[in-house]
Amino acid sequence: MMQNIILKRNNKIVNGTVNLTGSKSECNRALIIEALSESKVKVENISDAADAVLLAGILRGNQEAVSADSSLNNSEIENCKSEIVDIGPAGTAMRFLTAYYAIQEDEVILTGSKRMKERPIGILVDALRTLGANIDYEENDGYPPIKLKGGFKQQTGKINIKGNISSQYITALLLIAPALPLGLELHIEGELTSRPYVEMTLAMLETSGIKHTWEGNVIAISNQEFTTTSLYVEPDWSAASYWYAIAALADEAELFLTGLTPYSLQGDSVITEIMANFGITSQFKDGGVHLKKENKPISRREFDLKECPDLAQTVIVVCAALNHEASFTGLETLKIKETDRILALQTELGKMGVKLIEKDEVYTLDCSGKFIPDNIFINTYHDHRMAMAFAPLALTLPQMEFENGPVVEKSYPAFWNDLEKQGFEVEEKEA
Ligand SMILES: O=C(O)C1=C[C@@H](OP(=O)(O)O)[C@@H](O)[C@H](O)C1
Ligand SMILES: C=C(OP(=O)(O)O)C(=O)O
Repeated sequence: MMQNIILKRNNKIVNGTVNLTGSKSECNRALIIEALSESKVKVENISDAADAVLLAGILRGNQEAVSADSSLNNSEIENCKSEIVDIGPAGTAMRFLTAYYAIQEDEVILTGSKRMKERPIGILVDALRTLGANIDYEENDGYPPIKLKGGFKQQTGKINIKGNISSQYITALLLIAPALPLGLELHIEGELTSRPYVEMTLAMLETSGIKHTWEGNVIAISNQEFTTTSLYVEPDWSAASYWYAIAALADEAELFLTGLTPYSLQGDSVITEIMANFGITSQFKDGGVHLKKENKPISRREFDLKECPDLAQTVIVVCAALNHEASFTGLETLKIKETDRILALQTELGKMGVKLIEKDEVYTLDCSGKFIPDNIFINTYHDHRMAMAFAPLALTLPQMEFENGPVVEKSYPAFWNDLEKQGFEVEEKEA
């Protein structure tokens, strides 16, 4: 039975401390590095995010994660000699495991949720095939499920790869690069999207003893040994963004988010700069960040979110709530994430009369027809960020209902509990 969430907030003063779980991006990279280094590199502060827990289960040999809720039918499973690994909706896990299994001996079928089968993987599979991997598509060319057949024999170290669809393909290749006998020289074609995520990968490899060079559009990593060390997973800045949004929509806000530092590997830490435009100050002390709301006019009208796509929903919803008719660029990759996030935003914002209008890849908010619904129902489209980005609106609306509360588990399982601890009324309702 699906549980919806009814969310209310009867005052607009927010004051408290929040402990966020670890970044799923950092954790999933760390888990792959741990596996490839044969545990010379250890993961510390493993994230509670469902995507990370699942990947940890798969790589550390928890059989429940493997073959769970497979989208193949029973006879297909019985006839199949390969291990079936179902990664559900976890995009990074899908992409990172594709590269990981491509260089392992055993045959594996990698599958995922219905949506995962619509999220493209062809660019990565083509690159891995050029390197020497044996990979077949099980259903549709270019999309999961895929069969990784083992027998990898490296043909070349030089790969060209498009940079504008998903940085996750590039990260996946970089993570296995030190284990490739001929190393890897990656030529990125065209614009690189989500660049901070590639920098995060290289920084975590560096901590694990792996050197690289990055000149122009070429990243090179030679065959190298991992050193014995540990990777500490920092709290999740994308999760922090929802607390910044809450502060921005409150009348008064003082929040302390523990464990966050100004030197994060996560590009989404740019939320401190973005939200400074909305009067939120960020002070790093006492082992975390203190957010404070200062009432001042909003100073920025244009936001380029190409380097922080996971913040797009947060920032767009905040602008809509404040009737701030800003424009946004760098949203191209949003259509292939957990859902088509552009369409989802347009549909859900439309329920309060706000439009998000596209012209030549620039998206502009039109709040002229905005109204305050008595009870807004937010569809979440299997997308954790649809639920979490819209939740701060409870500060500005009488009552909200969210479809499928547990959707938040993908990256931030304690989200609704944390809202409740900070004075929101959170009620579960059977749908
Ligand atoms: O590498 C990562 O950890 C991620 C990269 C980004 O994806 P794209 O590179 O596909 O934009 C981001 O949206 C995703 O949530 C996590
Ligand atoms: C896009 C996301 O995740 P993934 O691609 O890992 O499914 C996300 O968390 O916003």
